[in-house]
Amino acid sequence: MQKILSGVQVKELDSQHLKLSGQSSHELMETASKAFVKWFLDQGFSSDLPIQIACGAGNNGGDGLAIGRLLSALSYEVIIFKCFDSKDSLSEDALLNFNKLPESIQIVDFENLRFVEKGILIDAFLGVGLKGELRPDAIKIIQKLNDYQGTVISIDVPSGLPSDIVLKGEAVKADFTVSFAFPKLSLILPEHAEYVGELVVLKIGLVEEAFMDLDSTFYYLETLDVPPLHTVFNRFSYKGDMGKVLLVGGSPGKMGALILCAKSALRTGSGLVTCHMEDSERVIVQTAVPEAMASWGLIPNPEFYDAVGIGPGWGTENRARLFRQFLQDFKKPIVIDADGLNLLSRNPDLLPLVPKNSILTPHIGEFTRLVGSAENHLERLKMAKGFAVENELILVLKGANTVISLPDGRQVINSSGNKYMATGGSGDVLTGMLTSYLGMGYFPENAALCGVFHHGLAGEIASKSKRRSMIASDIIAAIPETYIQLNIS
Ligand SMILES: NC(=O)C1=CN([C@@H]2O[C@H](COP(=O)(O)OP(=O)(O)OC[C@H]3O[C@@H](n4cnc5c(N)ncnc54)[C@H](OP(=O)(O)O)[C@@H]3O)[C@@H](O)[C@H]2O)[C@H](O)CC1
Ligand SMILES: [K+]
Repeated sequence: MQKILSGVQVKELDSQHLKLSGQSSHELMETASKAFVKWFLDQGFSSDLPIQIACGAGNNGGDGLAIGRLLSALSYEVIIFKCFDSKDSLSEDALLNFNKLPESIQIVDFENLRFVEKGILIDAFLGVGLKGELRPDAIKIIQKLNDYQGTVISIDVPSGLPSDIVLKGEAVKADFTVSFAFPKLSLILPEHAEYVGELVVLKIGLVEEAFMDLDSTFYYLETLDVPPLHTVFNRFSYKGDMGKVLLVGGSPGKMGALILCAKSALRTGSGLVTCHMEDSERVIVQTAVPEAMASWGLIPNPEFYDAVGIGPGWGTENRARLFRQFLQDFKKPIVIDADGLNLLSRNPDLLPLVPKNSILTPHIGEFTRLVGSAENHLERLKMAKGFAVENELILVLKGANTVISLPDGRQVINSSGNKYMATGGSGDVLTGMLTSYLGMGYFPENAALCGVFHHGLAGEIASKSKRRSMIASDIIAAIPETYIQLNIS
């Protein structure tokens, strides 16, 4: 998995990479700019209007200048807005790229800027080299860039946004942020959603060893990381190998949660799924999910099951005793969601009974009740790490970028998924997937990473044709396609 470094570490990373690869810093800037242009072309942005690029004096501006030259060579009309005083203030590589600009590119001083309406503005003013508070002249530039009504694409980070902390002042509000090598930590904070827009991360060929000596506990989970985490089943596998899972949840009026969870576990690959609920509700499950078995009353012989998921739609009234009894009997890692988490918050004495390496899946509200309130998301991530380490549990903090905190202190940020997944029942689907992987015998860490990633990918696939109409059942229907896309048998 790709390490996520701080803004100041990027300089060290670059020099390590240049030393190990033999590349020059100018070549690296060219590689990054080419990666951007390839992405830009793949998006099919219209080429009728000039592409406007606001360039600063540092290497972020250098990227903008190189991108301008590359787009111009592809017959785009390009206008550069100079967000610097003179050529003397340019960084070495920015200057090199400035001198390589063809004459066909218009260069406009920022004071004389007039936007081309409804077009594209590329923001290459400030990147990870921003230090301290913005100077007044930079604030003015950012305010002006934010007046633009067309599509804004920020290079590496929206200008003005610090890489690793929560923003206090002004920053560019982008529609897309195209970050290089890894997402800078601040790009995944919910506080910055309106600045970052859609986040894209592009590989720029940095050698892996360059990351080795740089400390970070944050990692980025990407498509290529996922297939090796999966267990391969052979032709002698039978439904028992695929896992016997028990899903405990549902209550009158909330049976949908348990049903979605069961369907999701089955689609993820579970061999045998049993739903445990109140006696009065069993007909609903038996009718809605004929592939699942039903049980009611006391939780039957829990040792029979390979994995248990507990909580979706369960309710909290009169559940604590049953939960305690279950936790005393069942010693394998489990998945706890929704009302299972609420029960833990209300009965803190249950927490030590939760088997080590169990997977807890709170959204921010459930997290606040369970772990405590935080001033901002960075503080919340710190608390999540402390909770996971102290209790030896895996904490999956759900959100636009779900963060998986592991008992060894690593925190993994998921890259899959999109805004359309914020729909009722999406979390129940995730619980079904996680429990299913535990039931198939995956190590809890791998179950958490695979479950979270496939869930996000299924959401991406389903939303292609559904957009805001997507419902949780569409996510379940897209699970098979995730295996096809990742080539998992
Ligand atoms: N490995 C990679 O990911 C690569 C990334 N690249 C790009 O390079 C930038 C980082 O470039 P760097 O030159 O280090 O810094 P920036 O361009 O982001 O910023 C420097 C300019 O910002 C001015 N600055 C700094 N602080 C302030 C402030 N508080 N207010 C206003 N202006 C500020 C600074 O001015 P000075 O007068 O202080 O020097 C500079 O003008 C990264 O983000 C990527 O886009 C490489 O292209 C390839 C490798
Ligand atoms: K920028």
